[in-house]
Amino acid sequence: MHAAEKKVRAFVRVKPTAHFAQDVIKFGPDNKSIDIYIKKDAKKGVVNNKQTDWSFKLDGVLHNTSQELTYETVAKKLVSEALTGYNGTIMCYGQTGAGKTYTMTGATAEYKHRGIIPRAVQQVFRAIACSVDSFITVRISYLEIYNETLCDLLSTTTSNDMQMAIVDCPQGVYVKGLSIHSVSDEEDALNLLFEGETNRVIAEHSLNKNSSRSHCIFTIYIEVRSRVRVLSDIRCINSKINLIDLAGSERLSKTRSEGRVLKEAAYINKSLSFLEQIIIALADPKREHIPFRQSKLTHVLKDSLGGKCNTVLVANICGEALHVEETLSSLRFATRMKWITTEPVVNVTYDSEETVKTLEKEISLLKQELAMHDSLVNRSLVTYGPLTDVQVAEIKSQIHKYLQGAIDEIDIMNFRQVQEVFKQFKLIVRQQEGEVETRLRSKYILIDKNDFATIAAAQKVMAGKQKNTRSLKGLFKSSLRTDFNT
Ligand SMILES: Nc1ncnc2c1ncn2[C@@H]1O[C@H](COP(=O)(O)OP(=O)(O)OP(=O)(O)O)[C@@H](O)[C@H]1O
Repeated sequence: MHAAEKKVRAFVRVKPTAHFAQDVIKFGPDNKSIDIYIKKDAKKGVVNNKQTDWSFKLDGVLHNTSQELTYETVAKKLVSEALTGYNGTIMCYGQTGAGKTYTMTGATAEYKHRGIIPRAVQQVFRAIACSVDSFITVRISYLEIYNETLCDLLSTTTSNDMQMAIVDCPQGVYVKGLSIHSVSDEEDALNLLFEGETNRVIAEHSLNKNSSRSHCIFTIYIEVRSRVRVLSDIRCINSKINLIDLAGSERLSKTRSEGRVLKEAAYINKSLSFLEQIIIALADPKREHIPFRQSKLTHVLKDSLGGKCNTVLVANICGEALHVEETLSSLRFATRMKWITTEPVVNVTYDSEETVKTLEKEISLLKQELAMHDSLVNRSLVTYGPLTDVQVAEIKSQIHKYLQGAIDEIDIMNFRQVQEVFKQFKLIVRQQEGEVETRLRSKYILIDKNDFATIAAAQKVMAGKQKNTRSLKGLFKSSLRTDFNT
């Protein structure tokens, strides 16, 4: 596996029950494997080919695990990596009543029962309190997807006129029209979580919908602006943590539903089966096209599933024999998630607008400091703006006089003049080089000393010429001798 590649991590969390099916569900000693045994169906006779045993290996089994340990195991690392620029997604999957909301949001009765969302918010703000070399800003959004309709749980407008839409852009996917709220501390963020939950319940009554039949995505957006500059640019890290409470995954046949409930179940089944298709496609390295747009849920999660993001799945199961089919289906889903390979990347940008502003401020300060230095040494006539054409012409003339020996020094008042002097020298040197080359070319054929083929050819010609000269000389000598003899 490539060094930066990671696998999606998948955990199973078992809801505590007094009727735990210990003959059916067995946990391995490594705390990572889980086996399911189903007794053979006696009605189907002696020949019964139905599989009865299954083994699953995940990243951890959370059985009788506190909320705190669940957070440490599932979320802590992902949240701390989000603070360094990696997007993260934690998703709870499972049948209705299996403990998804308990895991994600928690119970309000006791502080220690708070779930992943409030603990993640706390971790982020604790990190902000400890950070000395960066400004961190946090924003929150809370989206609900109910029957393929997007709903802003933190909307500040009373009417739902604002059409929401999922938009793909080079930076990733975002929901147009979804309100995103700045929060300055943990309390602010938790108030928004509470507000979202309340709006969900209100909508449940007023719009006659069942809130546990919707998918909910609580997103924490983190922006970290470094106070330390990298090559004069302001380093800016943007990441988001998606905390997703999926709708219950039970089968339609089991719900024996009709009317509104049937419609809800059909939408959920459709979106969860699309989610499963996406996961299978993502796990296949040969697949070129991943059909994210098939449902609102998969589209909105396009940049949060696999790909460049840290992804963790919690499969919530009920430990009772009655729910074993749902438990099996959740464990299969979790195993598939584990097949996906991701390559998380840091979302870093360099804020050029902010950089320009900071540099302008610095230039202005330096100018003021320079003016102060000049006034201290009575150099009030010195200017620091760009040189005028007349000033450039003056420098040029001084250099020519200097080269001819007419003057011994060139007047220098400021740094721009020094630069102009060097520039003029360079131009003169280039001009002279050109003239020398033209003169040489008019007399000689210039050959590149590394062009061995041309050199060899020229040497051959030269050797031929020398030979001719020698034979001419010989002829000349013999003719002289002849002349002399005659
Ligand atoms: N690990 C757990 N420890 C204690 N209580 C739990 C645990 N998991 C779930 N519960 C309790 O079980 C009940 C159902 O849980 P929860 O509402 O979280 O299920 P869910 O999967 O979110 O259901 P839905 O799909 O309807 O939203 C709640 O009263 C919750 O407090």
